[in-house]
Amino acid sequence: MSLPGLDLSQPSEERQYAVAPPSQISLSPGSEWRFEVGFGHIVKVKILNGTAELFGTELAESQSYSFTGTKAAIYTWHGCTLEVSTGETNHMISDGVTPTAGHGAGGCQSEYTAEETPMVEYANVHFALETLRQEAHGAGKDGPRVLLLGSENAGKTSLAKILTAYATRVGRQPLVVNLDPSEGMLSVPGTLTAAAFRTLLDVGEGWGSSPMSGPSPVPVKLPLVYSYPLTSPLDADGSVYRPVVSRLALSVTGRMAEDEDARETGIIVDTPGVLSQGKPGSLELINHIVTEFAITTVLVLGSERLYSSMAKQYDNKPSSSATATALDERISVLKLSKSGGCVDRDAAFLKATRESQIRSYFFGNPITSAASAALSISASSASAITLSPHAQQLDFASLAVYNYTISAADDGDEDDYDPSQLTTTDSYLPGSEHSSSQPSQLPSDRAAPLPGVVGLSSNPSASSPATSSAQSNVPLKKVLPPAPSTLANTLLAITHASTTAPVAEVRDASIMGFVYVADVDADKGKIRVLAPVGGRLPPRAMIWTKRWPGEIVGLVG
Ligand SMILES: Nc1ncnc2c1ncn2[C@@H]1O[C@H](COP(=O)(O)OP(=O)(O)OP(=O)(O)O)[C@@H](O)[C@H]1O
Repeated sequence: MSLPGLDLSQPSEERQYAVAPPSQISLSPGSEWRFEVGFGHIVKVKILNGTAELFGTELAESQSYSFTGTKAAIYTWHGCTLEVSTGETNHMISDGVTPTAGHGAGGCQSEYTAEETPMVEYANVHFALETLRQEAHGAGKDGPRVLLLGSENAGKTSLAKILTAYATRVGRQPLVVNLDPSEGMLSVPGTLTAAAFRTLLDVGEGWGSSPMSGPSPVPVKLPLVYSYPLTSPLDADGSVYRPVVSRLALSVTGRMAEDEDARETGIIVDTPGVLSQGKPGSLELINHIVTEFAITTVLVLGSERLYSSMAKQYDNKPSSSATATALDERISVLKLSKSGGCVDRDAAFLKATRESQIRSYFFGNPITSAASAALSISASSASAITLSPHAQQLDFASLAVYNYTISAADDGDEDDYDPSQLTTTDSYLPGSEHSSSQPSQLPSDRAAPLPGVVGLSSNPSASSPATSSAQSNVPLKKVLPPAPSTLANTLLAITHASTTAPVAEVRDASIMGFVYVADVDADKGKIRVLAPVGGRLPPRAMIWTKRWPGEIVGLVG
C-alpha cells in the first residue's frame, strides 16, 4: 500500500487535455445562466427539458447550440435543465488565438446562475409596446418608435435583441436600426444599419446573417447599410454622423410608409454608449435621432442622470411625426434597470469580436450552427458555413476611393478640415439625384423638429436633412494614386454612388458590399482585393475604412 499522493504518475497527454464530461445545470423559473466563452474555444449547450431563451429567442429542446467569443445569458420563464459541454476547437476560429478555455462548465471562462434579472421589466416593456401596436392597427397610425439609451455595456443591444425577438415571436416585423458603428448588425463594424426582422434571430451569431453566397440555415435578413468609418458619432463634431443618420431615417420611414406590417410594429433604435455619457455634442445628436426617427418611446438603461435629463427634455412632449398633433402622439421616457449580467468587454475582446465579424463576412461561420441541425441539414453542411472569397488584382488608378480626412493623421499633410466650415445640410433625398435647388421633400409622416427641443442644436439646420445647400463641404477626399501602403489589410466599402458622384452623395450612398485589400503594389499601381463574390467589381465610389474598423491583420495568410 502506498501513501496517497506519492504514487501519482505523470499525467498523460490525453489526461491533460481530456474533455471534461458534460455538466447539467438546473434553472428554476425566472432565473438565468450567465456564461462567458473565450475566442477559439467552443461551448455547446443543449436544453434537456423545459423551455429557455437567449436574449428573447427561444432555444429548441435537444438541439445543440455552439458558442464562441460570447458573453450571454440563457433565461427561463418556467424552469429548465441545460447540458453544457466542450465543443471541438476549430482552428479556423482560433485564428492564431490560443483557445482560451476556462474552468467553468464546458470550459466557460465564467458561468453562474442568477436569480435576479430585469426580464419581467423587459417583458412588460414588450407588452406595453404590443398595446401601442394594437392601437396603431386600430387607429391606422404608426407603431411605436423606440430609442434605447444607456452608457457602454448597459445592455442596450441585448434589450434590442430581446424586444426584437419577442416582437417576431408574436408575428410582428420590427425595423431594427443600429446606430452604433463600433459593432456591426448583420454587417461589419463601421456601418450604420437597418433591417426588418420577421424571422428568428440566430442565437450563436448575435443578430444572424445577411444574404451570402453559401447555404444559410436561419433565414437571412437583408440589411440596409451605410458606411460610417469613424469610431465615435461625435467625431468631426457629428457632422458626418448626422447626415448618415438622416439618410437612414429617411429610408426607414420610407419603408414604414410602404409596408403595413413594419408600420404597425414600429422601429427599435440601438445607440452607441458614448451618446449617453454627457459628452459635449451628445445631447444634440440624441435630439437629432429623436427627431429624425420621430421617436415615441425613450428607454434609458441604468442611468439615473441620463433618465432625468431625457425626461425633462422629452417626456410628454409631442413626437416629431407630422401626425403627432392630430393624433396627440406624445413621447414617453422610461427608466429600466440594467441587468446585473452585463459585462464590461475589454478592448481585446471587442477587437476580437470585430475581427470575427469581418472574418465571417468573407469566410463564413466555421462553428456548428444549431439551427442547421434543427432544420436537418446534412451533417457536413451543419458543421459550418464556409464561404470562399474571390481574390483579384485591381488597377488603383481606375478606382474612386474616398477617405474621411478629419484629422491630420488621416491624410498626412493634406489635412484641411475645419469643423466650423462644415455644413451638414446637403440635400440628398432617397432615390433622388443631388440637386442643390431641390426643394425639401420630407415624407408626409415626418415633420418639423421637436417643438421646444430644437434649441438644443448648435446648428439648427442640422436637424433637418433636407435643407438644401449649394456648397458641399464634406470631409471626404479622393485618394489619388499612388496607392498608399496603409490601404493594405483594410476594408473598402463599395457604395451605390457612381465614381463621379459628388462627395456628399458618396457619403450618403448605401453600401453594396465590402472588399478587403490584401496587398498593395505601389510600383505597379495595383492592389489585390478579396471580394465575397466573383466577377468584376462594379464601377462605384468606394469608402476607405481606414479609421474604423481600421487595419485587420491576418485575414489572409
Ligand atoms: N443578462 C446578461 N447576462 C450575461 N451577459 C449579458 C447579459 N446582458 C448583457 N450581457 C452581455 O454584456 C455585454 C454588454 O451588453 P450589450 O452589448 O447589450 O450592452 P450595450 O449597452 O449595447 O453596450 P455598448 O454600448 O458598448 O454596445 C454583452 O457582451 C452582452 O452579451
